Amino acid sequence: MALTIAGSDSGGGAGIQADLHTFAAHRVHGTSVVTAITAQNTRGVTAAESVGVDLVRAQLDAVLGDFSVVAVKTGMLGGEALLALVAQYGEAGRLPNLVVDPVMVTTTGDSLFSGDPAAYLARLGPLATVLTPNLIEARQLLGREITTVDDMREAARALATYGPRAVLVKGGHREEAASGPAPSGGLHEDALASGGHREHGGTRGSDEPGGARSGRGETGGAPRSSGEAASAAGDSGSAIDVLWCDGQMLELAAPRVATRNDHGTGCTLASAIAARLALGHPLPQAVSGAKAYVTEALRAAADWRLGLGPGPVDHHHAHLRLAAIAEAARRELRRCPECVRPAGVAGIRWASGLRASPRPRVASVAGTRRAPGLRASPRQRDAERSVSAQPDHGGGRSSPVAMAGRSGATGRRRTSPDAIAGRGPLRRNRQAATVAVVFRSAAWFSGTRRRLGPSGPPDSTLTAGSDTAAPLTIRTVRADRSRFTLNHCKETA
Ligand SMILES: Nc1ncnc2c1ncn2[C@@H]1O[C@H](COP(=O)(O)OP(=O)(O)O)[C@@H](O)[C@H]1O
Ligand SMILES: Cc1ncc(COP(=O)(O)O)c(N)n1
Repeated sequence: MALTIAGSDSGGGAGIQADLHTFAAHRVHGTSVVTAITAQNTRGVTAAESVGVDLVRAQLDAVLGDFSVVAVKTGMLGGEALLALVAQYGEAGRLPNLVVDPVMVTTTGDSLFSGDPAAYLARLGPLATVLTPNLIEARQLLGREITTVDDMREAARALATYGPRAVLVKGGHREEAASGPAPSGGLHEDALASGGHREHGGTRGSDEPGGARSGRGETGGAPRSSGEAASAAGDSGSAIDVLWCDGQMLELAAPRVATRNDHGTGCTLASAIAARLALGHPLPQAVSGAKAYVTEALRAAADWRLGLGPGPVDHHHAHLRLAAIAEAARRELRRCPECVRPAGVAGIRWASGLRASPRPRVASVAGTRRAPGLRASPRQRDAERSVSAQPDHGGGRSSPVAMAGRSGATGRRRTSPDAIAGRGPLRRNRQAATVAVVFRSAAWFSGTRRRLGPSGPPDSTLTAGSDTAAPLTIRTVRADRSRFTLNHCKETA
């Protein structure tokens, strides 16, 4: 359950509309407090009016008095009156996991905040779990020029002194990034030397996707030249954000997507962070995962022509991609109900010791998302489907990418009693089996399975992706020896 406190964008690309799309895409219930109504499209804002303080207060009370809100995102507040009101609720401890996007100006250059920028820092800075200014907002908040990545780091540090737990300075507006090598000491050198995700003053973080990956299933991390990085992703440079979090400086780099459709990226990023906090992700992972989500949303909408100016991003890219993968799986499996075809890549393949049954209900992965550790609701239980496994007598390969587009194993496989009883090949690999689902479209799933303690339930992680999209992880927490129940999926890049 998450709450957005933001303005309405009649064009549907930013503000409340983008936030609710983003919450929904994360399968987080979204509540909303509307602070302003803007008449807006892809070309700009033609009119805007703040909602009165009393009505905003009433909305806050209605939502907070009934729902257990776990994370909150603030966007357009319009002026100091609503800023003060929201701050009061924050000071009263009623706005948990607060993501503050200090919206002051739109991508099209229209001003959305009439007050003193410093008031943002004074009122919401100390309450924010994370503050997410773009370059223009960081400039306004600090009253100084911010051009290089070094400047961004300094800005993040300076903003952190106002009290937020973390500051994310977003580099989406750094034109240099898209147009070739940055000046010495600038963007490219920093980003690429680090493989995209670099830390200062701390240990290297997890293999989080928002940083180093190209969005094509690569794990990233290796130093690359700027040319390699750009062409590997089919993009034109890097979009670098700087995150100051718990005393550590991180750089989050993603391939810069060549698109004009970047309306609402800041709102989308902030609400994706809030959604991920609501799902229980730790803060740095919530931020880097949210950035990866935005990169994919930009990519998926790059060809859209909605309106005459910068259009919105595709908030539902992950669902649609998974649905497309699932549909491809269904098609393949319908065609070949009982065997894995040698010529077409079809079916599910256990890469180390196991093979899925000929008729896995792969489609279920698209609709079974819920937070790790949470009990399934009856409806979620209904939605959860299982994928059954059987021994792979043909052996396996470990790389799903290598397998994609290649022949599957030959022959007809039937469910073996050995597999169900945990004997045979399954037993051999009980501690860590890898599974991959391979389709003709070069979409793939892969993952590892391990047992939680000697007698605990197996815990499995599967990754789904395609040659054009970043991987997704599908986490399974309930599985017996022959069946998986997919009950959570999240993006990993
Ligand atoms: N063309 C792009 N390609 C990839 N990432 C981008 C692009 N434009 C913006 N971003 C990313 O989108 C997020 C929002 O950034 P930004 O556009 O600077 O915010 P805002 O919408 O508040 O101005 C950041 O993570 C930024 O790096
Ligand atoms: C109501 C509203 N809130 C926020 C933005 C910022 O949009 P962007 O993320 O493109 O800077 C906007 N254009 N409209």
